[in-house]
Amino acid sequence: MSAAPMDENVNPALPEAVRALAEADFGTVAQRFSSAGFDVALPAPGILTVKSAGADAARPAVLVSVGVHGDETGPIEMLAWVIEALSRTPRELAVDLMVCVGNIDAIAAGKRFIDADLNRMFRPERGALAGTAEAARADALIAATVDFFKDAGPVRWHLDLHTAIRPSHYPMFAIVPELIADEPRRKLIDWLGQAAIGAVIMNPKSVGTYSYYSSEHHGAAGSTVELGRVGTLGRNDLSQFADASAALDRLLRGQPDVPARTAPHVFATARQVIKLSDAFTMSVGRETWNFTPMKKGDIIATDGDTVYTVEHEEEMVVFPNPDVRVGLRAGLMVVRIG
Ligand SMILES: O=C(O)CCC(=O)N[C@@H](CCC(=O)O)C(=O)O
Ligand SMILES: [Zn+2]
Repeated sequence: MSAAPMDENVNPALPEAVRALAEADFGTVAQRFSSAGFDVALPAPGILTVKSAGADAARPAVLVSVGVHGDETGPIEMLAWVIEALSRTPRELAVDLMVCVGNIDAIAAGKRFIDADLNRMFRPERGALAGTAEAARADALIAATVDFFKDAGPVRWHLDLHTAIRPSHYPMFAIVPELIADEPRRKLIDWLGQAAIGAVIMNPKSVGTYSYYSSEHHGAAGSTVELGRVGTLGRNDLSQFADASAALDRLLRGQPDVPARTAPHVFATARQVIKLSDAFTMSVGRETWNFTPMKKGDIIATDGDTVYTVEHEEEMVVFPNPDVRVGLRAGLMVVRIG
């Protein structure tokens, strides 16, 4: 997958730091970190690593990814400003850092993806997704991720920053793999609270996402973090990211935590609704807000002989989308546990 130039008509007034990150151009920030004595590398288009010269296992390894879906632009803007500020005082970087701009061509096109959803390809079995433009990109991201974490110490993070398609009763929420060990998971959820994330969904099983991959294969405290809604690059209201941006800045500078305003509500996954065939229909529309409650016995979706029904007294629907490819997740049902 090549790095296509941004369409300047999207927003000609795009600030330089944002344009550079969206175009996966790390030239200026890479130069600043390099001048400060860090080992800086660009292992593939859209990927920057900044490591301390000389291995230091006490140093956390933090991977921050954005733009895995090309139309989810708010986190690109937020991260651009965090990295821009940090690169101006580069010696304050207190972690080994990997910054990853996921689907560069989809960002340029202002689309979620070009051929297929990149965030379903971080698993060995790709089925019909093999051979797509995004499959090659996933391979490049996986190779860089393996390399980044291979000599890392025990403290490993992966924050994969997204935005949701539809409105949400929790505007900011996160999906956290259940397999993360207790202590790093507690620290991650604590950080998510500081970032003003209102809800955390515990996920027991991979659907091929990048953050689950990093947790499962590299022992990272990984999370997909949903920061508001999709928007046009350069036109996002950055005030909504103030707490998330400050929390990320503190993490990268090794600064002390601050108390979260409120701890996130915690949800268990009741079921991942998988689209099994073209006969799949959902009883909730794709415009249904995330965390909309449904009652026991309500039909969520039907797919031939398979009927997905609400089994708990109340379950909430997240990411309802009947338009995904066959074999992929068309929705997530969650129950509140904390
Ligand atoms: O709003 C939507 O329907 C999708 C937003 C989004 O991209 N969410 C991620 C969540 C990944 C995870 O479950 O960890 C995705 O679907 O890839
Ligand atoms: Zn996304």
